[in-house]
Amino acid sequence: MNVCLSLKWDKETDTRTGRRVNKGSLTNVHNSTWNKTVTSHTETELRGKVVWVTGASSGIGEELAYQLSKIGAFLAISARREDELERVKKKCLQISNLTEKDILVLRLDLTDRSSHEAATNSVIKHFGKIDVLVNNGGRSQRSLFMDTNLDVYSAIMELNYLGTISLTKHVLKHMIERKRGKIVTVSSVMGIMGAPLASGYCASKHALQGFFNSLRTELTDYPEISIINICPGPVQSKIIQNVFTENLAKSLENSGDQSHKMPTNRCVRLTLVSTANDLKEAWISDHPYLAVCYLWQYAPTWAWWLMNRMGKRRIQNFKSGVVSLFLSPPLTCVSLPC
Ligand SMILES: NC(=O)c1ccc[n+]([C@@H]2O[C@H](COP(=O)([O-])OP(=O)(O)OC[C@H]3O[C@@H](n4cnc5c(N)ncnc54)[C@H](O)[C@@H]3O)[C@@H](O)[C@H]2O)c1
Repeated sequence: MNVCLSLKWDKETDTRTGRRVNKGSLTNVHNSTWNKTVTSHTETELRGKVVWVTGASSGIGEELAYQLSKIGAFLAISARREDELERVKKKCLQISNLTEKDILVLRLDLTDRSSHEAATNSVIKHFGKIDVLVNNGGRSQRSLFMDTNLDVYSAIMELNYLGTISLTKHVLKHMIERKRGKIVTVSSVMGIMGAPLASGYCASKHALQGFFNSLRTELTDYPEISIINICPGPVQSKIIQNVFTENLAKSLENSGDQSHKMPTNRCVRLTLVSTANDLKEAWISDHPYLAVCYLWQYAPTWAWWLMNRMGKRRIQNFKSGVVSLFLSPPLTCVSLPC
């Protein structure tokens, strides 16, 4: 059973009203040490560390590169498009005190597993070590199971799950030799709950959750190696533009409005604080999505009832060409039990 030992609400000053507000982001900590102060370290603990970020060409990964460079971490940034990574590197150099050699641009296709060992060796050769691997690269899905080609399910698992654990295997070998390191995996709240139109994506994130929760139990002889699962709710990024649909050749026509989602920089900052504090699992989300995570975790019967109601509307919207999140605020206000 998961025990929620510590809940930390972040208060921030709302730039529009000037009031101190609860931003609704909460770190849900599953931790074995009852009296540990869960967020005693700030993200600046990562200064001087060698951090390898996959999927660094856009969204959460790109913002991770910016915040880490400002902190003073040495960076390896990976994705498939080298020109985009060079753009990210250029901006990192502009906003930080890092120099050219402190940021390694390394082209990497997570689905090309045969390249992962050589890529890992390149990072080690350049920096001499890897302190933190951030498994961030991945794609989501928008399609109904019955309309979706099985090739899509295979591709999602190949990228989000097998690609991630393949790279982890090579990096972990190096961390085990050093007896230290952090493996941070950007999972999702979809690794905790289920949702219509995303069955393959949810399956891949559930697979990651199960995998890393199990891997952690195999590493008890290495207390300085941390396995950290980050579960964001909706965050502003290019995730919708890049989603898998019912067949591999088709992309989504309408990526919809993102303004209701958590700003990327906030999600990344909470991810880095979670990393600095070795949190085993962090749920990073605004309400009402966060409340639904709690229902899934602690009152699944209510969660299923709620999801059935909301899922129906989400499927209707999808069929009529509207990209919607599975929770629209008015519905949540009336539906969510307090
Ligand atoms: N944005 C959200 O709402 C949200 C919520 C929960 C979890 N996540 C997770 O966050 C991670 C980052 O997504 P994002 O929201 O920034 O989306 P994004 O589409 O902006 O970024 C995804 C990154 O992954 C890279 N990528 C895709 N396929 C790849 C491949 N084959 N090899 C290497 N890199 C590849 C892309 O190039 C890009 O850099 C993903 O794992 C996603 O599942 C996102």
